[in-house]
Amino acid sequence: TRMKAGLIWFNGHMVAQEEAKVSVLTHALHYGTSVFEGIRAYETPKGPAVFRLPEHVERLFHSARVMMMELPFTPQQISDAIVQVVRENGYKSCYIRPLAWMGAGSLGVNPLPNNPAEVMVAAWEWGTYLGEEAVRKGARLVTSSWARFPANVFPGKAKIGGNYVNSALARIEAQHAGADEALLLDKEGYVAEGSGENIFFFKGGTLYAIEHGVNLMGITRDSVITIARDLGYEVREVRATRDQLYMADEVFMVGTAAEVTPVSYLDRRPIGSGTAGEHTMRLRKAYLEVVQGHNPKYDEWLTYVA
Ligand SMILES: Cc1[nH+]cc(COP(=O)(O)O)c(CN[C@@H](CCC(=O)O)C(=O)O)c1O
Repeated sequence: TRMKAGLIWFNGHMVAQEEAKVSVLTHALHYGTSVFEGIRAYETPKGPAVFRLPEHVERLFHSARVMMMELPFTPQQISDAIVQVVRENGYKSCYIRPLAWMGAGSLGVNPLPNNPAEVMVAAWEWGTYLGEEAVRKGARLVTSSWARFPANVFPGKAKIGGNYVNSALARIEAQHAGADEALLLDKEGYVAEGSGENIFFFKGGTLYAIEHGVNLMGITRDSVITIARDLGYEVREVRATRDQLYMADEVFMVGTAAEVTPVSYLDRRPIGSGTAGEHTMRLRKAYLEVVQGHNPKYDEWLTYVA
């Protein structure tokens, strides 16, 4: 099934998906030397709105800095491109993928002669990341045999294409184990994150967020901590072990694509009663109300497209 991305912003111009092509000699295709973002726009009573656009654009430029990649556009131009892609495709809600990559200048491993990078922004309608079933009944996770890379191996605070081979391997392994998603530990065996999500757990009424460690500093994680505190939950940022998750009352994972997804099983052990947790589903509902513009308290997180 071909993806339907419609019109794509490609190095400054809107082009049809079929025309948005690169050479097979593109450096990033060979070496993973790209940076990207995952952003969502949601339908709201005042039209489509991009969620926490400035934070995502800032992280894109930070990722590029880590990769020594000079983006030939300003943050404002990238922000405008993101809004334009949503508007010109007429999406009510969609998933937005800005990508910058080292082009086809030369194929030595050192990408620097390839600067400046090329940039595109595509968007497509994407439903529930792990499927409705995983939300309703809770996702089933397995701990991956692939550890999350240490910070001196790959820069996990940047969204760099090559980093996601680690996530892809973990995801493939989880699928073959009949699970919905993989949990990755860090090299010392502490809980790191999912292949594309940050992890939370409830224990005794307190909400625990896994501290940043080697993980991506998730924007959804930040949003959920703020919303949870506003709902009156005590939230602590901790280092946790796999068996603490086994003993948790509830576990869930968050990300732009995953939103707030409950976890009902980890390594074939039920979490709590083995169903989607009650506080988790309350947080999921609150999060979706925020992103869909039903909670005016968080209006500054929304960038309206119309
Ligand atoms: C490794 C990782 N950890 C945490 C997160 C959550 O970050 P944030 O989106 O800022 O809350 C993501 C986003 N994963 C993106 C890519 C998913 C994909 O399949 O690609 C996403 O959720 O858009 C990660 O890739």
